[in-house]
Amino acid sequence: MTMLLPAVEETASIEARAVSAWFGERKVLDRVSLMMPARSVTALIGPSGCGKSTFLRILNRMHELVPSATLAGEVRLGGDDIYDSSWKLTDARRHIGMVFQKPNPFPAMSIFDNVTAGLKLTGTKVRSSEKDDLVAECLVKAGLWKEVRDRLRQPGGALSGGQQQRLCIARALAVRPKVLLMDEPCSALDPTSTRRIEQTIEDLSGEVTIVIVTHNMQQAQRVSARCAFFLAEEGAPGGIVEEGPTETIFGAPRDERTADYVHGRFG
Ligand SMILES: Nc1ncnc2c1ncn2[C@@H]1O[C@H](COP(=O)(O)OP(=O)(O)OP(=O)(O)O)[C@@H](O)[C@H]1O
Repeated sequence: MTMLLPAVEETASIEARAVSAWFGERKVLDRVSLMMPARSVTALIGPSGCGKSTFLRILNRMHELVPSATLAGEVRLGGDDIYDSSWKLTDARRHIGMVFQKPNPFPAMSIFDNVTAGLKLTGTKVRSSEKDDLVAECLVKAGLWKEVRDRLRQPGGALSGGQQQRLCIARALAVRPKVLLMDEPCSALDPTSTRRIEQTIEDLSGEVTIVIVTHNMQQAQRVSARCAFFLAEEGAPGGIVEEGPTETIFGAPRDERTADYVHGRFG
């Protein structure tokens, strides 16, 4: 099989610099800065409503799709500001993929076509002769190949929830993103499927930069190298209280609020 996904050196870090966000008049994030290093997993943790999903959506320009939504600050992919006028929305989407809470394959489309679905949307050109290899490679990387290799023409909707989520990961990988954003990717899945996705995340982490929102503290510990703890104090916008190596955030956090949260005392 020809290797078609990006070589390691083509991947990149993603960095938020003083990012603030509003829905209408309401400020929900205040000057959040975070470096998410290349080829590793960063977990965003914190109680409900503190702005983790909003922050994640800002990282691939999805926030601006909400009519009342505005933002300030910079997001840098490698050295490039993805909000610069020279960047098109489709550039951001191609380089920075997203996997959502609920698996969202195209149910009537075949497994094969689901994997290639993003190519056209993002203007990624792949020769027809290379498509078979690309599909196989993405399914291997998403940990789904062995289960579907003999039924690539069957509909995506016929797969189990966990398989559908891995299909969505394969679809996201097909456009060769540098970064993969995951918004609670296991929250709709059973423990076995969750473990399978976690394994996939681990396998991918050496080649794609991953940022994952999770409410599951064990999961954050299992999959991430670094963690950022978000919090919105009452009536105030969300921000990062503390970030650093996952071991430190869980084992020796500096801030009492971080310790309380990771030990399940609130949230
Ligand atoms: N489309 C929207 N319109 C208006 N307000 C919104 C919208 N989306 C989110 N918000 C508000 O922005 C704040 C941050 O929400 P966000 O979903 O980013 O938090 P979160 O930390 O991801 O929460 P959860 O863990 O529950 O998913 C919340 O107060 C929420 O009510």
